[in-house]
Amino acid sequence: MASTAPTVGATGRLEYGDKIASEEPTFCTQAPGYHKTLVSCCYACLRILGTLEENLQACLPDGEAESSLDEPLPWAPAWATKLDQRHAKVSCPRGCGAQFCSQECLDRANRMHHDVLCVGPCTEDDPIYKFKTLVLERYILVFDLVAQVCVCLAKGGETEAEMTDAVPSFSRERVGSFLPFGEHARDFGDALGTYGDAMLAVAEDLRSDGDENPEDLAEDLSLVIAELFELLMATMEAKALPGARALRSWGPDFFARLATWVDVVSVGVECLSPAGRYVNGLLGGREANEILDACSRMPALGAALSALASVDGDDDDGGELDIVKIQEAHDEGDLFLPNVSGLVFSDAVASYGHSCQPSVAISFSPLDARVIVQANHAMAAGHRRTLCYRRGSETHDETLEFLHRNGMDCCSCSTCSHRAELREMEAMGGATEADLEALDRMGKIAFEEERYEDACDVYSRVVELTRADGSAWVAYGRALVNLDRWSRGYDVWREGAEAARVTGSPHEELETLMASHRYYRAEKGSRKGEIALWNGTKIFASSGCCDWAVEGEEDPRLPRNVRWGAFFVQEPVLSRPECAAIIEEAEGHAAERQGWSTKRHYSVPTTDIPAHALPGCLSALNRALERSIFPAISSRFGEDVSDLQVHDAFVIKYSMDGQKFLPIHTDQSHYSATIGLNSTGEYEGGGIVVLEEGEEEEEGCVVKVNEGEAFIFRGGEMSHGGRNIRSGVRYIIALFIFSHRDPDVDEDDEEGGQEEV
Ligand SMILES: O=C(O)CCC(=O)C(=O)O
Ligand SMILES: [Fe+2]
Repeated sequence: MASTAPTVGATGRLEYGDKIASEEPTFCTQAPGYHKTLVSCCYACLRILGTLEENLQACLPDGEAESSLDEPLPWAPAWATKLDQRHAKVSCPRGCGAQFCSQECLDRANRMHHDVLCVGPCTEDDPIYKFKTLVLERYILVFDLVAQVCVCLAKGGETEAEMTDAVPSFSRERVGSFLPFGEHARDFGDALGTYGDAMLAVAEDLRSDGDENPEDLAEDLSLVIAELFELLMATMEAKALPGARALRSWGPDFFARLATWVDVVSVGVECLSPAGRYVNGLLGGREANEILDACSRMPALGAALSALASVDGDDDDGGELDIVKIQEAHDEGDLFLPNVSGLVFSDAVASYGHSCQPSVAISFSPLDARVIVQANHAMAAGHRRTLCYRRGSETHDETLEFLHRNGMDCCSCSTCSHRAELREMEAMGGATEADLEALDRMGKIAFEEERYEDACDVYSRVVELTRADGSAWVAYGRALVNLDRWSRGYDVWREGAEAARVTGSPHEELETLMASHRYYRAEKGSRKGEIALWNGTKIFASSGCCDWAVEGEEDPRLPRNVRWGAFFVQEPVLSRPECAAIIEEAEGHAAERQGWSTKRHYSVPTTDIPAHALPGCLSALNRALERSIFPAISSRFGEDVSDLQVHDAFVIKYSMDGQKFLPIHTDQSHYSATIGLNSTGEYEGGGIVVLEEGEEEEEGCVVKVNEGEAFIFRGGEMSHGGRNIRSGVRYIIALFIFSHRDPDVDEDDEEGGQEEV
């Protein structure tokens, strides 16, 4: 694994998510927007221009420009201040319409490409005008970037070396090994579907002979590329760019390969615009009456909301502002929120190689106009930066095929070496006991790198070879659980525990797993439970499905946008004396041993004690599970009580001299619960913070769970964490619950299956 070795002299260690670098985009292009969704971004760095208010104002229909949004919007989120450090808008003086966030950006773009590619002074007959029209009208966006790269290369000088000075990630040899774009588009028909279709449409226009017979796709695409090449060359030759002659001699084939290279190494940008993000938060998180109130103080806000709700202009009744209706449309996903869409090319990022286990993840934030490079797994600082060139969900073998066809070597990542090693074993007639050590090593690496399919594969072979290897059974089950195959994982543990018992030496960890699962498993068969909702309604949960979920979604203690996956069981699930006894038991247990454990959860360590080590806690918890927690989950999420099983349960202590917070994460569970054990008055700060998709930690909603109360949420799906406490001590029980229901039943089917009782 030479390619993944840390560089010599590197110090320190990077953890998953650590920011390694932030790069300025070298080239970028924004997809053309539709009327109300146009977001003004800097032409050179894709930074969003204008304040939040201006962004929202732009959503108003033309005639309503008089309703102005020049006052600060209510509930403006923290990120909006980044927009307020207003970057002066500078327009291209040639009148092409491009806007820049600063004079420097305008100068840089001109220096690199814009003075050649600008359509400001052009007529419709100019080649560059035709080029831009083809590319932008037909949405073959990548060629807008390709043109920038080509002009920058051609300005660089006559020779390849001079060009590489201008765009350091460029190498004629490397680029030449990529497939021509036509074949690339054909290979990845789905991923590049829009390119494929758009280019076919262009090809049809270009085919002057009126031949309507569908040609070979790649041939059609080459026709388009040849046309684009000619138009761009004519532009560069007219400006006598020094490198134009070389590019001309490399021909349309090289141009087509360059397009593939640019497509593979550029970063796609697709996110809500500031106005979209604001409206999303507003409609999702606020009650209709609050919003209506704000709109009455600020009519332009209401006008903007109405405008977005009827983006196709089909709502012209001019009636009253109906926030509830707009919110419903939003909840249904029928609101078209303005977004920023485009492509960014960072020269630094373009020089990273491929790995199926990439060391970095790349994202682009149009608020900061930076390409962010983050560690994709824990590693030594100075580790070689690699990206995964795979797009979509093709298999590892398809990725290898893609690499091969594009002249890249099979990467030396561990998936590749893992598969190669297994193939070798197969070729020798299958794994034998002599391979156990190698298999164990491979399994450990697979786990470390979260390649659970590979881990499953390895450990299933190991337990076949040595049925008494308890740790292999544990690992096998864990790999399955990590793949969300809970039932199968549990069965594997049970099988392993039995296999170890047969040898006369039960395996400790498997026994513990069996014990905890036995304790927290609902009995098969019908089960009744009475539980109370926030509004005091009592319901009887016996069938697993009933109609109170709708009421449950109206819990005023939670913002609207988290109610889909979270709720409170309002009646306490544990009594005060039970809570106090559990704290005492946990502290007693800690005092007898070496204090609280911090090692039970690897990625998000909590200071905790497992519930099954505390007999009093365990029986109180089991009562609560049976009486209210399982029935509540069953009713709220349509689960069958007898499918529910606790996978882990532990008492957590947050204190000023111990653990103060828990970083944002998702749990290994279908459902998680936080049960408060002490009063929220006994600490400042604290609480569980729940995030909506795309929200930053500070934007999340903090939920305080009081003594005896249970807050239940879709822990495997909703990002959450433990908020910093500022004083006192906070005790909770955290519960991880999974459902044995068939994992192949998708959510839609379940919803469809729910009937009102
Ligand atoms: O502090 C809390 O309520 C959250 C605990 C949690 O998320 C966990 O233990 O996984
Ligand atoms: Fe959690």
